[in-house]
Amino acid sequence: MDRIRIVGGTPLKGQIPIGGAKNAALALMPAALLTDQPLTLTNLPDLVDIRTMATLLAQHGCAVSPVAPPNGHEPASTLHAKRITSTTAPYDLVRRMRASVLVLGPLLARAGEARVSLPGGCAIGTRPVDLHLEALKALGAEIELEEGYIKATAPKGLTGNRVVFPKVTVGGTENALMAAALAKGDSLIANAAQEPEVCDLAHCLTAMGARIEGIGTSTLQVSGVSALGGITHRVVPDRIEAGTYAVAAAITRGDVTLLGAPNELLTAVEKVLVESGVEMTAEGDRLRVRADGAEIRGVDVMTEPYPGFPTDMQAQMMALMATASGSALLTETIFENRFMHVPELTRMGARINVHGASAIVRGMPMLSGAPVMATDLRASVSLVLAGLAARGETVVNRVYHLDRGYERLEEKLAACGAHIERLPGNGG
Ligand SMILES: CC(=O)N[C@H]1[C@@H](OP(=O)(O)OP(=O)(O)OC[C@H]2O[C@@H](n3ccc(=O)[nH]c3=O)[C@H](O)[C@@H]2O)O[C@H](CO)[C@@H](O)[C@@H]1O
Ligand SMILES: C=C(OP(=O)(O)O)C(=O)O
Repeated sequence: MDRIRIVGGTPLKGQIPIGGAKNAALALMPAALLTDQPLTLTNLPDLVDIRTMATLLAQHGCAVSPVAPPNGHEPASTLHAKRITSTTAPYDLVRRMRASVLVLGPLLARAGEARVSLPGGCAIGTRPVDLHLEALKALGAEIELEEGYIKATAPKGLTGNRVVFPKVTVGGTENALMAAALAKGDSLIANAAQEPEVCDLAHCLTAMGARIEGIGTSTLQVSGVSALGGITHRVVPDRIEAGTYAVAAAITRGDVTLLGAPNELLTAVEKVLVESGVEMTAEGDRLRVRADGAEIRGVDVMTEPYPGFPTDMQAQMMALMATASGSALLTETIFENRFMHVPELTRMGARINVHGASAIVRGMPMLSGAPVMATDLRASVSLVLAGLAARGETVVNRVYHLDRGYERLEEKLAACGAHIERLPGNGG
């Protein structure tokens, strides 16, 4: 297994291009199952998760062209599900990536049935899919759990209805939206997730012919249509990748310009960074992040559904706060077990105490490099960030987590002066 070796202490300076959002792409790709026409997605990131989704869609009969830049433009892929040849999403693929459960709504809507493995828990929490299932039941699906699989049928098709989520769920909203788009009649999705990735899916579905109102609010109104068509859609930029590199600039006290990162996607993260002493200047889709000469102060952070501070940035912000002057209280409200990076950051000298859902971080002037073990995607990148700021050498093991969500990470950081390299093999 590959490892990443970093020798820290160099302030990053330069430009970093931001790719398409993994979490938007993972919802947009299954939308291809809703139509017999081709769906072309541009600005598609080339990531392990995207390849896993492509493999899953191929299993359902959807032809997926390899991600390649058409005529020298942005990387793109065309997904064409002329016919659904299988409605089973097998355990082996679903266990690799929880977003696989997003084929459930589209398969049910298009083919009237789906058999999708239950995803199970993961490093950051139990992550049930009960709310996805309740939403689809409200739309008329009959659902049973059988031998670890969700067996869903809608022999007479789905019917529009009121879907009220008791808790905000990104994936649940996406599944409900895709199912409602082809259901008979009107649906109202209340307490819907408002994440930019959900909005991106809603915009794409609308361009495909779906009738959706309230995009960007917590109430989505969907008037079902009988068929959707093919289009070309550009995946929204990855606000988590952008936020991660903004923290990279801040933690190394550097000066980095993010390219293709509209700052309206970063509002909550930007607010915390600015409050901590980072200078952020937006010019079109360029965002300059300056912390050279800055004193970074501790800022309290609580994760919340969008537009609140994203849970997918909590680990990165914790690494930054570990180098701040003063203390910060970080509270995680979305996932029950998303502090797996704490013991590893502690190995690098960070002073962090966890009390239930909150972590008190007492900043210190300098972290020290150490061998560390990554446990999930954002925990892994928080260790890379800490390594960039630390004195001496850090080796991050289990790099495969990073490859799920960061395209050319070492290349992008090295271009700004970071001493970072991938060591192939035996990281354990
Ligand atoms: C591929 C993708 O887009 N992943 C993102 C998506 O994950 P995902 O869509 O899995 O996250 P959800 O918004 O659904 O989860 C939010 C909370 O609701 C709970 N829940 C969810 C569904 C359900 O049926 N029952 C239930 O109890 C979850 O366990 C969690 O505690 O949103 C999360 C929250 O912003 C992000 O961290 C993930 O990066
Ligand atoms: C938790 C994440 O992804 P997933 O929902 O695919 O596990 C993430 O992107 O940080």
